[in-house]
Amino acid sequence: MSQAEIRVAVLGARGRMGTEAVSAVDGAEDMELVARLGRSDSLDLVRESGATHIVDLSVPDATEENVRFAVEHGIHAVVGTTGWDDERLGRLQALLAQHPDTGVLIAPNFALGSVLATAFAAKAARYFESAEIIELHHPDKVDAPSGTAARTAQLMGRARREAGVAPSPDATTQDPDGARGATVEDVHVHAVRLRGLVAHQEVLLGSAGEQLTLRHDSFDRASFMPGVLLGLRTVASRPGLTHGLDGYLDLGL
Ligand SMILES: NC(=O)C1=CN([C@@H]2O[C@H](COP(=O)(O)OP(=O)(O)OC[C@H]3O[C@@H](n4cnc5c(N)ncnc54)[C@H](OP(=O)(O)O)[C@@H]3O)[C@@H](O)[C@H]2O)C=CC1
Ligand SMILES: O=C(O)C1=N[C@H](C(=O)O)C[C@H](O)C1
Repeated sequence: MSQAEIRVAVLGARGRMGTEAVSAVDGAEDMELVARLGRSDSLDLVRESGATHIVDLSVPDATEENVRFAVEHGIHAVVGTTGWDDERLGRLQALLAQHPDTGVLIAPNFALGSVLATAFAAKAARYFESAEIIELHHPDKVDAPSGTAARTAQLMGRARREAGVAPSPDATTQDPDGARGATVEDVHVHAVRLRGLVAHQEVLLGSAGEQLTLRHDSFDRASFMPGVLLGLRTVASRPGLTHGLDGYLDLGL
């Protein structure tokens, strides 16, 4: 049997997303699943398995070290794990400059609908006086706000700033318990954690007399798998850092 060109090690393989990714890679005819790593496994297993790609679906505290290891060994990385702030992204870009043939995709969300909703929100943000985000997730999620909400707010805030739009009006002077949520780039982000949910987000845009709501729902982690596979099939042909699966799509926005 000939060796597949895309030989994949899944990091976080026993987690909620990792389990799905293992099945998806296993079922893809053009890929070979060569390693499954958990918390207590040495990263040397990745190298020893002959992996050409990793999928990182671990935890925010581990993901930077995992990706660094991959890049240093010329292994392409598709990363769904959250926690990639500007500081980490900067360090990754500096590392990639020393490994110009290696590709990394940092994807805050692999679901196509979510990627589209974020792009629409960024496009619409400048046209409304007020903009807020509500993200809703399962209660076992370790971080808040979600990576998707943080990225959406960042892109919306950036678009508003570049268009010279004033911050959303807000007369609140007393909020001792943080009821107005987190603020990312001047966009308020509210996080709901509720048993029964998977991953959901609403972007609310308001002006006098009207509201635009952009809502996306992942009801099942199957929704993320086409994006994971697209990432694996594309990342080697896109050396350097790509932030967001939209970088591999032709959204024409
Ligand atoms: N981009 C996207 O579309 C999506 C991203 N996510 C993100 O993916 C991440 C994982 O989510 P989820 O699957 O729900 O989380 P889980 O807690 O279910 O899974 C995380 C897994 O990571 C493992 N782990 C911990 N440390 C390491 C390490 N150092 N190396 C390898 N594996 C490690 C844990 O291992 P062990 O089993 O050994 O304890 C656990 O199985 C989160 O950051 C989440 O926000 C989630 C959904 C979609
Ligand atoms: O932890 C999750 O479940 C999810 N994490 C990602 C995030 O923080 O945005 C993607 C999706 O929302 C599911």
